[in-house]
Amino acid sequence: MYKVLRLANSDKIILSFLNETSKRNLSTSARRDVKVAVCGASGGIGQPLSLLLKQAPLITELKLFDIVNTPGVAADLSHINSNAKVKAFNGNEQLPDAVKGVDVVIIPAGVPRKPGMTRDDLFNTNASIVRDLIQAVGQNSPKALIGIISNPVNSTVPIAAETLKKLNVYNPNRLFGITTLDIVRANTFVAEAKNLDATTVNVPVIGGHSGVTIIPLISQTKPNVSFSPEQLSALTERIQEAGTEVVKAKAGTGSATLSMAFAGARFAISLCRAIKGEPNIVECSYVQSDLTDAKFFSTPILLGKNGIEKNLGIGNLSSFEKELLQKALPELMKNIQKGEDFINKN
Ligand SMILES: NC(=O)C1=CN([C@@H]2O[C@H](COP(=O)(O)OP(=O)(O)OC[C@H]3O[C@@H](n4cnc5c(N)ncnc54)[C@H](O)[C@@H]3O)[C@@H](O)[C@H]2O)C=CC1
Ligand SMILES: O=C([O-])CC(=O)C(=O)O
Repeated sequence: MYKVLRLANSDKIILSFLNETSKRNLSTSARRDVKVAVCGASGGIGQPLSLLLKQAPLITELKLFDIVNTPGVAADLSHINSNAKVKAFNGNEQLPDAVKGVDVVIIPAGVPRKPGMTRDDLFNTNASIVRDLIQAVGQNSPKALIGIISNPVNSTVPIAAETLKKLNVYNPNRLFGITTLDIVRANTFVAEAKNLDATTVNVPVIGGHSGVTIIPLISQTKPNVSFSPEQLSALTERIQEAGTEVVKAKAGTGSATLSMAFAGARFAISLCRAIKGEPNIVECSYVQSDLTDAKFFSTPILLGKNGIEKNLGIGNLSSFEKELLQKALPELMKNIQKGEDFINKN
């Protein structure tokens, strides 16, 4: 058990959570309810994400919101004999009740990419979806921890921050862009290249969540690994373009859903474990940051009862990674400005 808990960012976390750790927590810690809302729960990500959250013993209530089809998804999930009570909220008139009184809100609402599109091409549709959902969260659950999956994450997180500022309820420690899929992919690809057990590999990934803004820190991989410059370059590019790899393979039917559900559940469950007071919960996440010139930047974050307990920073970068950072910053800052302008200039 000790070994499993120390592998802070590895996939062992989610496995141990679903099995032993949370049973222990339920029996030994105060029995505080943990209520989670999923906004966009009927979608390609929303459904498998909700399934994984339904299996998480720490979660006592799972509120499913979408503009369509939540009664069916909730009826289906509610037959699973696990801890969480499932409730459906369908259509915008039920949004306030969906997010009222929850500890955590996870947002996978909005359109996905088709081949040939960038994540930024989703801005025009998804910006207002995220703004409206966040407005409801700010008005009804201002203390909730919020995790945003909807793309372009580089811009939707600043949109959320500006929306919450307008309501005077913004707390930067409680707002997260979910970049966990980049870490999950990096762990998998490095493990494949080195013939390691993928559940024991941890590659921090910093920056943002699109193309060049995704900065895998392979030099900080645990366990320690080394690659030739050519291998490093190819591996980095594959991690940066992994979303596009799935978009192409799905050939017009969407983007990553199942791996994103896995990553989203891992992140949401980490938030819930931190809320329950479990120590040493670390996840990379895209948060407000003063570590670089970009106002939002993903780094490993120590999570606590109130969200960000400590930003663990960037650590020592190799010269290759320093170059990646220099390439990432202009694009990231442009994406952040676009999100802020959407709220403040409209
Ligand atoms: N952060 C990340 O690493 C990743 C992000 N994504 C993003 O996640 C988003 C969702 O992707 P999918 O689930 O594949 O799309 P999808 O189209 O299958 O599902 C989206 C769901 O959002 C719902 N929706 C639309 N407007 C809504 C609103 N105003 N309120 C609540 N729900 C609303 C739709 O009814 C649908 O059920 C996309 O923007 C995609 O780019 C996808 C993969 C990885
Ligand atoms: O690539 C996309 O559009 C979806 C996404 O963010 C990912 O898979 O990383």
